[in-house]
Amino acid sequence: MAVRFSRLGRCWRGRLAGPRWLRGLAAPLHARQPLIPGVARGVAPGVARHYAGVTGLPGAQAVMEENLADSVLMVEPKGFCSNEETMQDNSFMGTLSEPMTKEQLQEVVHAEWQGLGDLLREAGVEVLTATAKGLPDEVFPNNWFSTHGDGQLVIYPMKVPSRAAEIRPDIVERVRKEFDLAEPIYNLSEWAKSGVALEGTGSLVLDRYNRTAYVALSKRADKNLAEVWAKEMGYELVTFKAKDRQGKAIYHTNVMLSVNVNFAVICPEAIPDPQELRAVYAALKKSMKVIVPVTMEQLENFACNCLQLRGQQGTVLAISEAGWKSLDDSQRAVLQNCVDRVVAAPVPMLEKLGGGSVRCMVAELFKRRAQLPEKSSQRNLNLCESEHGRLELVIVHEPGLEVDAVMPWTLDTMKVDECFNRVHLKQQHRGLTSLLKTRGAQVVHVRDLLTEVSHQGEEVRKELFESVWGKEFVAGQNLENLHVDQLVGGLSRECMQFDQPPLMNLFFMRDPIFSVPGGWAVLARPYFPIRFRESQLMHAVFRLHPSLKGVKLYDGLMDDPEVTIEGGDVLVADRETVLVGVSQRTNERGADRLAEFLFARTPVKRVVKVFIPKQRAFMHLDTLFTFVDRGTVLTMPYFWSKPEVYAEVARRANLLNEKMGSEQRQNVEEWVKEPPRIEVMLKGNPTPKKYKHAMTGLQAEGIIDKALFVCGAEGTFPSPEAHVSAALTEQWNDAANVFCLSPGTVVAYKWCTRTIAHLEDNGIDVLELDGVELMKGRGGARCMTFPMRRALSLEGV
Ligand SMILES: NC(=[NH2+])NCCC[C@H](N)C(=O)O
Repeated sequence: MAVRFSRLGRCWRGRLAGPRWLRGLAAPLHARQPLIPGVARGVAPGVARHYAGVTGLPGAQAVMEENLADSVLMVEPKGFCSNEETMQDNSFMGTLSEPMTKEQLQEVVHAEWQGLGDLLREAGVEVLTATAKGLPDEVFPNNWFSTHGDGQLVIYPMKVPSRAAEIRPDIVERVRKEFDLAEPIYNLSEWAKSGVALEGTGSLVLDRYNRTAYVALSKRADKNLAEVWAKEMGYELVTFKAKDRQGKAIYHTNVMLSVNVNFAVICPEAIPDPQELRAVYAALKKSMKVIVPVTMEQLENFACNCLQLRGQQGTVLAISEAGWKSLDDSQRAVLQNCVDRVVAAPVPMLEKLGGGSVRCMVAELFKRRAQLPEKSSQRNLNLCESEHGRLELVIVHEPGLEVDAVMPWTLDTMKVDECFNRVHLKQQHRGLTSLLKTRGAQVVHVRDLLTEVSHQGEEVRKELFESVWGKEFVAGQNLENLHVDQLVGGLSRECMQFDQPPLMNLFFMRDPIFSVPGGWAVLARPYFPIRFRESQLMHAVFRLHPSLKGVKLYDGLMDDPEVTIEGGDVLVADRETVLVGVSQRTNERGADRLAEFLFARTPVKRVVKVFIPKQRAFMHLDTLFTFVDRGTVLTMPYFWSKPEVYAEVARRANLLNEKMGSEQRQNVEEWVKEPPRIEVMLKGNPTPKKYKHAMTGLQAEGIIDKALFVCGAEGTFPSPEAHVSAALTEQWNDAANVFCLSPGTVVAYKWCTRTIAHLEDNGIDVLELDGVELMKGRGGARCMTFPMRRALSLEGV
């Protein structure tokens, strides 16, 4: 095959040595008819595709990408004019109404181009620009290349020579380097020679996250080639015919359809075949988009030629001023609700002569998503043998629509104390994940795991739904209409009318499943039925996910109706020692059954039952006792040594309540009667060792050697009661529930200032999390994380 860009040197030449699709597809397709008659197929030297998957977990085959780019490339409009060649099938191109010199036109379009770039930058989008060669349509670079989060850069075949000439190796090289994209480049441009065109994201409107490509077939969007592309890139294809007012094929899909993260703008009138229209709508609905239908007239004003991007302060809708103005108030309101900001840029001359608008002017630039380093991908994914080893892999769930089921009348059921602002809640959760990432941990989202499970095919997808909702229920559903997000968000017909409940507390990932030494993940049997589903969901994820299938999974506790146990009560002190809180949520039988399993199947030799009061504020052991370093814990002052201080504070609170004429009462007796004690169970020894005072016992057993306290060291307040009262307040907002990222480094809520000061005074590095909204759920950083892999500590293993 001819080498087109020889002047560019070895690298480029090598990558363009043959249509790359042949490498991936030649083998399986050999037996079939050539896809495109007249084009010979050959086998080029194979380069294995590396699919990172969205989670980056090894073996996750679904190629996942983010939908939103935070960077775009714009090419200047030097040489811009109405292109005779493209005018043939672009019915949106016009001519100048008044004569203008070349220079005048240049000035006008340059200002429009510059204006769009400035507005996008102002909205926090990174805009890269490139100079032009001087071709008429160069300002529309999205047609000749696309970039993808899995590291792909694709070059497309253009229908007419003046546009094929736009392909710029220097741009490709620059983008590839800056965005860490993979080689070889997937180069389809040679197809143009056979008269086959597929013009980038003009022809392919991509729902990257859901891996669906929408294509209006035209001379610029060849069906066969689109199929080849989809197969190679791992997309599902939705093809249809789109017509303009005159009944002529619309040249590019992105003129009549825009598909974004949460919404789509579509001109239904442009799809005359009702069946095809239905299929497009079904695909959009399946991926939960808000659909904004527009009229043909609005389409002609380029209302569909828009794109959602990610700016620094939130998502941005980039659209032309004409497109935006053509919409009516209600359409605009819906769109404004879907994004954080609208950028409506005036580009009338570019629209008029170019027949394209804002979306065509920006080519999205996606950085390659991080992948697990080769070595760690071969190691056991689940290996968590301490509470403090450097965090390597952690599973979290970013709260989503399930939060909307929390309202004043469901608070108790949902086990939270306040109603949430979902947007703030999500933002704060992102704050947590970015802290984890900056400290080098790989963060995996349950939502992505679910997507990867379901991408394995219909059978697996069905099994996933059946495992959580039951076979019978799923049998009565049209699986096509279900989305994995509903497994967490709940299945509702109407607001607050759920056929399947929302898993409101899933973002407290600690509880439904937990890791124990020896590479085991153990499924919990949560105390409240509302949380039991979470364990079922994680059970399904671990059984069905291609990477997690291999993880040793113990589900024996789930079937014992006498057991309750949650991950918040299970602390792995070291490879041989596990602490289990016997609490409101975990009963003694739960602790005993876990011990049985640990002794029988794992390296654990010692299980310590820690008995704590059964109170909401102390629902799990980790609400009042967490490791901040090897052998160092953060806990409540006087809790273990002088419970009578708590009794006294309770008595005083009761008195105050009484004086105020309120009926609120604390149980004073509880504090005096049951000082926290521990029982140490040793492998092979049926009689546990009992310690009347938990803390003394833990020290005697060599499990902890230092304790730090919520709000400060004991003895630093005017009285123990003053300390306990302040500590109870910070602890209510999860001051004691810190999450250790590595020995001596923890994540804590910023709000808990006195505790943070004390930790820092004692040499602990505290990463502060802004989490006022997260706190309403009654859980802290440890509750929200399910660590799967931590570096092993140097000693003891
Ligand atoms: N490990 C923890 N402490 N988890 C806190 C869970 C909070 C949650 N709202 C519940 O009541 O279940």
